[in-house]
Amino acid sequence: MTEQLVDPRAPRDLKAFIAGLPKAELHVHHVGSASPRIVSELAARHPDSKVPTDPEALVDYFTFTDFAHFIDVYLSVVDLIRTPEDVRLLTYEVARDLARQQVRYAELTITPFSSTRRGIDERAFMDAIEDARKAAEAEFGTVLRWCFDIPGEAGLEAAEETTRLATDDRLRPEGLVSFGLGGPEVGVERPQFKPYFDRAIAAGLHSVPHAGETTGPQTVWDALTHLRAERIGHGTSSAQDPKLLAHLAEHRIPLEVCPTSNIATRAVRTLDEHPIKEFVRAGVLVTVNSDDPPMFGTTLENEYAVAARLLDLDERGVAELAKNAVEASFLDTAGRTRITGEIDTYTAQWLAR
Ligand SMILES: O=C(O)c1cccc(C(=O)CC[C@H]2O[C@@H](n3cnc4c(=O)[nH]cnc43)[C@H](O)[C@@H]2O)c1
Ligand SMILES: [Zn+2]
Repeated sequence: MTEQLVDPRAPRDLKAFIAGLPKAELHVHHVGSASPRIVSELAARHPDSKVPTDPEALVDYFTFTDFAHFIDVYLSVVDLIRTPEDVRLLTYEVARDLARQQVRYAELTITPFSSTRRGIDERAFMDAIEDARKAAEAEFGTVLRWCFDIPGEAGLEAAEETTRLATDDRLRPEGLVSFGLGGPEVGVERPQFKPYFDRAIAAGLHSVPHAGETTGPQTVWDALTHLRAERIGHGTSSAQDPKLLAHLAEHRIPLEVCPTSNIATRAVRTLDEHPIKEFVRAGVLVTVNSDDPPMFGTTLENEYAVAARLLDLDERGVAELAKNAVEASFLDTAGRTRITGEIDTYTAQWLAR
């Protein structure tokens, strides 16, 4: 019997459709997904931190003047994660929040360097994320996979450490599928990371660097050429280069678009100026993602609602966006078929009510 996925009493509007739609999330950061409840719980445990313990005060704390300010605040939250149990709790709660939004599959970007350099034992770190991943899949049905990213601004020492953690067979977690590069882009040239991406790719990992979030289209070209990017994190400035858009479309390199993030970090001035429409018009495979949802006051559901407004989409259009994320994911064929089938069934049932 086909599972009844649509609640027949749900109001017939797009928000309710999005809420129940099975989804995949491809660009969401581990620490950046900590809910206000978890952040305040951790802040209360560590009173030496400047992070507020009152969840309401976090709204102000999470208001950013620019990208550099965002990274400062981000690292203050990283400082709250001090034990393997903190890592496990955070990971498990992030999975719970994703499951509540009908996220069936998520690739979570984790920065192991930030934890190991703060003294968390590397073996205990891997065990904590894997334990949470398995529990989340068993209890919520949400499949989690990892992207380990280099915090580029921390330099080649961070690149070496991240590559070691991602490729050492004794450490590398089962859920690891990809290798990334995050943090500020200004002054952090992509080509210097080529040897590290080469090693990660040789070890079977997919390449998914951030590029073109806070710098121009040349950074995206560099990510494609030097880091052999298979997807681009953000890629916002690609809109400034028609040849680049054509290249992304022709080679079916997806963009991981995170509209609210780009406003919150002031990378883009207003949502109406966001280039997502230009990406779609150029034929680029667009996926919609939440990046650091509580820090940006958003959710994946809200990002779909924003994208639907900017792209003027109805239910079928939103379902196509959800299917783009499945297509762009590193799930195996059986997993993709299963989630795509769920999206189709849900949409057909919704439209037939
Ligand atoms: O951990 C450290 O000690 C450290 C030292 C120097 C620099 C850094 C970083 O730059 C960490 C950046 C951190 O930010 C994460 N992140 C979250 N959201 C985004 C985004 O929208 N764009 C780029 N990076 C983002 C990223 O995963 C890194 O963990 C750290
Ligand atoms: Zn990101």
